Amino acid sequence: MQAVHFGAGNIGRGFIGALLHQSGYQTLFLDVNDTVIQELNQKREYEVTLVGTEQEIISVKNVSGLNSSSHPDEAIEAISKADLVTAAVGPNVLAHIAELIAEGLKVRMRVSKEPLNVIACENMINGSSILKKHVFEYLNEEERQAAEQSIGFPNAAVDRIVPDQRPGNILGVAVEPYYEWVVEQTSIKGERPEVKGITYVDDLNPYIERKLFTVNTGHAVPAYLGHYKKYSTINEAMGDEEIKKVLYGALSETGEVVVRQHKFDQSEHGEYIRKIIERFSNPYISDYVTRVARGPIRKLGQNDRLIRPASLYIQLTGKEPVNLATVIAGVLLYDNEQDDEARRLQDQIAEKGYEATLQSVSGLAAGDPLIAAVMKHVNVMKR
Ligand SMILES: NC(=O)c1ccc[n+]([C@@H]2O[C@H](COP(=O)([O-])OP(=O)(O)OC[C@H]3O[C@@H](n4cnc5c(N)ncnc54)[C@H](O)[C@@H]3O)[C@@H](O)[C@H]2O)c1
Ligand SMILES: O=P(O)(O)OC[C@@H](O)[C@@H](O)[C@H](O)[C@H](O)CO
Repeated sequence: MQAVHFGAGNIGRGFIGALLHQSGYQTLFLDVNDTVIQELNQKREYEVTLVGTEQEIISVKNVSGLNSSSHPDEAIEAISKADLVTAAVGPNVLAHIAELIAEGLKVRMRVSKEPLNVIACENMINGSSILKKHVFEYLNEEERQAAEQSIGFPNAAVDRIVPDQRPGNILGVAVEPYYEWVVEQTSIKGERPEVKGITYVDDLNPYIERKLFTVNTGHAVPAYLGHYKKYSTINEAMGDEEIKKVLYGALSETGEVVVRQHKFDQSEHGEYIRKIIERFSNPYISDYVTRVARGPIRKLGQNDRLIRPASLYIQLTGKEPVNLATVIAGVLLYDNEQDDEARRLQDQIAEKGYEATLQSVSGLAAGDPLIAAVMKHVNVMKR
């Protein structure tokens, strides 16, 4: 079985690639990073090290790479013949891989009606559906109708902390042992892909919201407040009692939303939170706050990990999400020259101020109570 995976980065190699290999797939990684591609083609294998109290090494074999930017024709051919297509490139990159996928599907659909599933494994709600929308922009009406019959874009939630790797180690990845990959089976075309570790569900929404609004909202707390307090790793920030207090508070606010919206059992959700906090404190993982804080404009998006649960919290409880508002203030104060979105955010703030910037990046209406709640913390924190 042949899988084509877009993005030979942290999660691509450290999670998706490893499970595909363990499930018997040969994986072709499509990426734009020549160094990684060359190394993949030279070595044809790499190691994933699970780091916890005990270490385990997984050898990931039957892998190769292709620079999809400089070799689009080969990428299209590979997509046209694939048994499964996956992607972990970042939410903002999905639009840029859509044309290649569309061209691959056109070639495929000309010769066969064999079903294919395309799974976006990104930290976002409806990632595969959004990718489908971008792909369909490159298809004509007839091709769209054919794709509706045979090409599935099941949404997915993926969870494993994969930090940036040490310089010099091009392919090897150190990851936490924990993982979760949940895929929406109702959108699958043909047989469900046999991938070890995938949990199939009918409705993904509860799972992606629980993951994004617990793991990723929680992670944002030591990231942004950690950077604000000049810590460099998540681990260091987790040792700060003030940060921990906001973390517990934020997860209690999102917990109220997730449990009420999706009817999760309260005590099971408490256990889910406890486990996540333990994962953030894994002393064997060194994860920089700048990785977890990357892309602050995306993270202030209307449907992302902070604004959506904070808005729902206000709607559902009528209370102010004090802790989420603190973290959102931390995002607005996130100043990192190395991060393109952080620079753009700070430029916007310099031009039009915190309040107008928050409103424009989050899509919140003027006068939304969340804006006032956040501004209280911005005013205290910026002093
Ligand atoms: N790292 C984690 O802990 C983790 C966990 C769960 C989900 N995710 C999600 O997975 C996605 C990827 O995250 P990551 O941490 O692996 O990032 P990463 O930066 O390590 O990997 C992204 C890869 O995509 C490649 N890429 C960029 N543009 C491309 C293009 N046009 N075509 C093909 N490849 C391209 C990059 O070169 C890079 O190798 C994100 O949506 C992230 O939120 C990450
Ligand atoms: O990948 P991002 O930028 O959406 O979020 C940063 C981290 O919170 C994220 O990568 C987590 O490590 C991951 O989602 C854990 O499953």
